[in-house]
Amino acid sequence: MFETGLLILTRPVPVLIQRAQQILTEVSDKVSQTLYVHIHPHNAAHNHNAAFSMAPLPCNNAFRDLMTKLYSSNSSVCQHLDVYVLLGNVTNQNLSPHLRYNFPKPYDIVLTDSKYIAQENSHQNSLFLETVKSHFNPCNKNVILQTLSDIEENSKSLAEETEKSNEAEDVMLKSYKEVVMGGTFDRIHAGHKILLGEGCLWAENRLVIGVTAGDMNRKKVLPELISPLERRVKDVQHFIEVVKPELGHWVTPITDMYGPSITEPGLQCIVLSEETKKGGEMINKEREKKGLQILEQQMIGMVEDACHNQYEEHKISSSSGRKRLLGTLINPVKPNPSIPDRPYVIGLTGGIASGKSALCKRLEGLGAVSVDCDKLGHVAYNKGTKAYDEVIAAFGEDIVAEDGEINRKKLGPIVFGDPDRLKLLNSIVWPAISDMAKEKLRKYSEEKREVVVLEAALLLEAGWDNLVHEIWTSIVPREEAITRVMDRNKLPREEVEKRLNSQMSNEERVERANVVLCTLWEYDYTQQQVRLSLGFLLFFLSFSH
Ligand SMILES: CC(=O)SCCNC(=O)CCNC(=O)[C@H](O)C(C)(C)COP(=O)(O)OP(=O)(O)OC[C@H]1O[C@@H](n2cnc3c(N)ncnc32)[C@H](O)[C@@H]1OP(=O)(O)O
Repeated sequence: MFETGLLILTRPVPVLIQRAQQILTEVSDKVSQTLYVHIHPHNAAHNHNAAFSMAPLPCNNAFRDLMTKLYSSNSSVCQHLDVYVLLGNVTNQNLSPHLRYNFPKPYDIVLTDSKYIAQENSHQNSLFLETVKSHFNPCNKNVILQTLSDIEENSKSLAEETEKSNEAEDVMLKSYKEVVMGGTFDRIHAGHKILLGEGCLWAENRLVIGVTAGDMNRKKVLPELISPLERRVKDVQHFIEVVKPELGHWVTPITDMYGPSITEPGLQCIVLSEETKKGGEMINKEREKKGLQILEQQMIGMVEDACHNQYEEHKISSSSGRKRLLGTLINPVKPNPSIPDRPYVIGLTGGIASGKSALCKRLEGLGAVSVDCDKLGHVAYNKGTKAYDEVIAAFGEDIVAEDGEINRKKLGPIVFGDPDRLKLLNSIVWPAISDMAKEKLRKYSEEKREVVVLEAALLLEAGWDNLVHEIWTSIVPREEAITRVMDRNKLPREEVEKRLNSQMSNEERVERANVVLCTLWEYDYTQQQVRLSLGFLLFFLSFSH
């Protein structure tokens, strides 16, 4: 197996469209990480000379179909491969004599379907390899050349037929000096690659790309798991630089749907998907108002996600990608030498009404035991304890109920909404809860329990991460939490918001968590996440005894 490969395809585009999946399946047995794909026009390859030379490939709808087919096959048959369809030579103009690819990773293997490369002919092979190396850099010192199995077998008539029909209909695509598009571009997937690839095809001089930032991402599915803006901007830049190195680009954050599309006078075209179609109309209205050239609209279709499950979208989407992170290890676990190896302690935290207790019950159902710090918090200042006297001294006799216990329903409204008073209460109660939690952990250690879940809403705020081996957090959108608490605690919205505002945000928790769970959807979907996360942990623990 090789990490990085360069695939040079020389057969007619219609044949490649039919065989894309087959080719990528074969290649994915040989290449494990990154694959650069160069489409070499068959006329140039049929010159009976094994030397490789860069030649232009017409930019038409057949090529667009091939690019789409390659990326969608990538997402269905070889998801582990990061595929880049190279576009530097796909043009209806003269090919730049300076076209050279500078890949971020050196390739270890060159694979080709060329008929003129024969396993046994070493002279032809080395000529081909040497000439390839002069156009595609860098490559591994020991790079090898291999041919693919004959994909044209049984497909000659098909090739002839498709070619004939394509020749008849396939017009050259027009191109534009400057093209614009926008998106979230969270963890670049096949759908993004098709969109960006289209942008690269339409643009002659410059591709301008707006990457959503700030509030624009708030309403998306699992916004907390969207990768950081800098990462997304870099990924887009990286993609363009790999596939079309000579194309100028400007990748910039946008905080509204317009971004540079209504300020750049040189833009001529906008690339849109079904989802952003409406935005295209609005952008043109704004450009018209400003006296700027109206943008021609180029639409791309949605790509089916062959691997989606019942909880995910049918099209390839970042939302599905983020959902697939739930229950998995999103941040590596750092060893905690301050606590014994066993029991293995999961710190389960999460905002108000994020479903921590329900998750705990599910984990118990799968064999874990738990410590509920919320409950410990309620007994921490029972009558007769040290904390009881301290709380009354701090908050006055008014908070004492008729039975002599502290009335939490009175204490709650006093502390939520007043950070100083909440801090005071926490400083009294948290040490008492922590002592009780440690006592419980000791008991579980004596009982030789394997996995304990320490459930604490404010685990991170209290600095109790030193009591646990890893941190799991449950998240639900803020609106969902508000609805749940209004319903559960019969509190008015503003009281609920005060409570939420007194806690860490989901984003802050996710940043520090090893595993993220979300209880927003169906029962079975939450159960699937819990099974995945605990299953993985138990598997890991079985090797670390
Ligand atoms: C470090 C920890 O996580 S310990 C566990 C949390 N407990 C504490 O921090 C102790 C201080 N809190 C308290 O004494 C009580 O929560 C009171 C008096 C403030 C309010 O009591 P009640 O109205 O009965 O609310 P209750 O204790 O059920 O908590 C309700 C929600 O408030 C939130 N909450 C509790 N304490 C705090 C706090 N100190 N700061 C911010 N939010 C808090 C929790 O998220 C909880 O919701 P959840 O169970 O869905 O996560």
